[in-house]
Amino acid sequence: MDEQKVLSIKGLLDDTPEEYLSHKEKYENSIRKSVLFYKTLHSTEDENMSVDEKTKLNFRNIVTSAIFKDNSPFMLHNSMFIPTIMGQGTDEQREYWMKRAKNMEIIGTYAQTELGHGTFIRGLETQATYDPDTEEFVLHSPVLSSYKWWPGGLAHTANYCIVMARLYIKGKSHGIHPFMVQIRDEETHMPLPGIKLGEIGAKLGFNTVNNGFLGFENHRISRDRMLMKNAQVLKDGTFVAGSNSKLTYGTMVYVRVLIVSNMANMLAKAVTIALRYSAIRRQSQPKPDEPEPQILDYVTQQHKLFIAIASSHAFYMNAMWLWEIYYSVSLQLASGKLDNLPELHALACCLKPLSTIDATAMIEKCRLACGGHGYMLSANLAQTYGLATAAYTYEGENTVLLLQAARSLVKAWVGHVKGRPLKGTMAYLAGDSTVKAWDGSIDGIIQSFKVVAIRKISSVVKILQDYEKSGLSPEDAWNKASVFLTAASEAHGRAVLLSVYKSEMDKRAAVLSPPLRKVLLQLVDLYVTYWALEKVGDMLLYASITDKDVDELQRRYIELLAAIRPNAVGLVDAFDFRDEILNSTLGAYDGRAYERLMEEAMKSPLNAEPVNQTFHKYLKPFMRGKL
Ligand SMILES: CCCCCCCCCCCCCCCCC/C=C/C(=O)SCCNC(=O)CCNC(=O)[C@H](O)C(C)(C)COP(=O)(O)OP(=O)(O)OC[C@H]1O[C@@H](n2cnc3c(N)ncnc32)[C@H](O)[C@@H]1OP(=O)(O)O
Ligand SMILES: Cc1cc2nc3c(=O)[nH]c(=O)nc-3n(C[C@H](O)[C@H](O)[C@H](O)COP(=O)(O)OP(=O)(O)OC[C@H]3O[C@@H](n4cnc5c(N)ncnc54)[C@H](O)[C@@H]3O)c2cc1C
Repeated sequence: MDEQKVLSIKGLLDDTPEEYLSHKEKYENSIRKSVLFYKTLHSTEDENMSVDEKTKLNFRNIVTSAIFKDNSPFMLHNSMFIPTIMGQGTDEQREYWMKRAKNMEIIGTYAQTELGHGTFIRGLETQATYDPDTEEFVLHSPVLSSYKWWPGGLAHTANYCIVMARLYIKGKSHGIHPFMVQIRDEETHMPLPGIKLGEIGAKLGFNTVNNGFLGFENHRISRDRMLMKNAQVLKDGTFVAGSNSKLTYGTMVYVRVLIVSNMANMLAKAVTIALRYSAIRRQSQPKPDEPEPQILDYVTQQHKLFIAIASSHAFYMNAMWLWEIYYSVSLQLASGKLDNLPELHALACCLKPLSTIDATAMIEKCRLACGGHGYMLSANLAQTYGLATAAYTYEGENTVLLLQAARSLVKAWVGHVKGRPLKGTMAYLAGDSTVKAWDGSIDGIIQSFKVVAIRKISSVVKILQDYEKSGLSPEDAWNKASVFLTAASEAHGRAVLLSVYKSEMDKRAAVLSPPLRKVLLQLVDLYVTYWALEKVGDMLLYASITDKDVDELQRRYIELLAAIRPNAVGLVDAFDFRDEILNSTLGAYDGRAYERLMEEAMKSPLNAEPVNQTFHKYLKPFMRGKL
């Protein structure tokens, strides 16, 4: 997907900054741009594409979609509607619906969350009751809390959606399943009979994604609208269960993996803006006889920003690694082999939370590092934060996902203690759980993070077992220990992030030029050293680090900042974001931040006239005591 082509689309870029549009105008402008974007770049993810091509297309989709400053009302069409048809439809259903969806003959979304339930999927209340007499499903929202609430594009954009609903046959519930539902007339776009649609209102971000609500009043759809790859309902109402009820959760796993690469992209954007601005901004005079220095020369500024570069690299390497696992497990699932699904689920439940937690915090730190101008919407740092922080919640709230990962870690550890072999990314749990002497090398520190994870997992299992021995139910024991269960998952996730970043970089290092290899490995070193210092408590507790070692680590960290400084601007330029995609007064390649800040300020409607009409209407009478 060629960004040059995207950016050459006439009218794609905004004349009036979105900040000065009304809520309604923002949406309408985003539809206008999305149509332009798709007409020019009608990119489809071909099923025959290689893993690499699919991943690049996903990644570039994310990058390119960034030009909307917010996200597009088409976002769910691409990121969930199409993947659900691919993953949950029969061959016949895929054949029919994929053609229509890829050609943008229809626009879809993914409606799972309800006003009353988001996390607890098994608590969803939207009903799909099978009527064998008419071979139809009757969709119904029995109470207000069962209204679908949040789906992107649902309010005024999509005319179809995947509805995740509870299947009832002859009064018996058969769990949550996906249904393809037309919600608007294809000609008039009016909501179909028995369907209530609307927008949920203004939000912290995502204000052009058109998140909506959807309620059903006994709306009928034909039997062939249930996506039946993983479970079927026969004409007579016989239910045929799938090999694993969690296969219907497959789209969420896909998006969680997509989010890790999206965080790499979001963070890269934010640090490009903040670092370029830090290179042109001069402030204060530490040395009386010298000019004001670039703020990038303050080591505290380097501390705020360089970790964001390294983290974006780390998330990208982990995302590409995870995509490989996702695609290989998807191929295995297609042939009925399910045994690697739990590991993929657990990995996604670790890496999606950690990448969103770190990216959100570091994007905010990039904004804070830019002083007052970072607070301007024209800097596009606040909006980037708004988009990133949403990912903490959507696609599985982070706490909930870390607890899901903890389920797998506890099961793996208990099995290991009983002599069952560990495999894949949890194999290290069988390793040495002590560090006899601190090893400050990159590999030594990564090994220490693995020991921290082993010790946290084993100790929280002991807490669980002690609670259960004391008579607590497993559920109450689990809840009581949940803070340390999430801590154990985070430690596992940290160990994975670090070791995959290092190993993936090592794989690539062999083909890099020596100067480039040196700089990129400095970032790996910075990332590992930063996290060892951030988690120094764990290192003291479990990795035999001494105060002398900590002192050495601190000095190494400072030297790494100094070593990276000469290449810092080059490292963000290497993310290769065009100005139109950065969409930022502070981050433009030419460094003309002040001129751009002024240019954007003059676009404020308030600057169209020197005296606002409220002076004569209110202020003057008020100041003359006449109000
Ligand atoms: C014009 C330009 C446009 C271009 C756009 C380009 C694209 C841009 C891309 C941008 C990046 C992507 C953005 C996408 C935006 C998405 C917007 C948001 C969408 C949503 O939020 S959709 C709704 C998401 N909702 C959730 O994720 C809900 C979270 N809850 C759950 O997943 C489950 O409830 C649960 C997992 C927490 C619990 O489930 P349940 O109660 O059923 O299960 P148990 O906890 O009892 O566990 C039982 C066993 O099942 C296993 N399990 C659970 N889940 C899974 C799974 N998914 N896969 C496999 N196995 C699973 C557990 O591990 C348990 O196993 P065990 O062996 O018994 O332990
Ligand atoms: C910007 C955005 C876009 C979205 N887009 C879509 C979409 O397109 N389609 C769609 O279907 N949904 C969408 N969602 C909804 C999203 O999936 C849900 O918000 C998310 O799953 C969390 O559910 P909830 O909001 O109901 O919070 P709840 O599930 O009510 O959780 C609230 C809080 O309770 C705590 N909590 C809940 N359960 C547990 C637990 N088991 N253990 C410990 N603590 C717990 C957590 O602190 C959690 O933050 C979107 C959400 C956002 C913010």
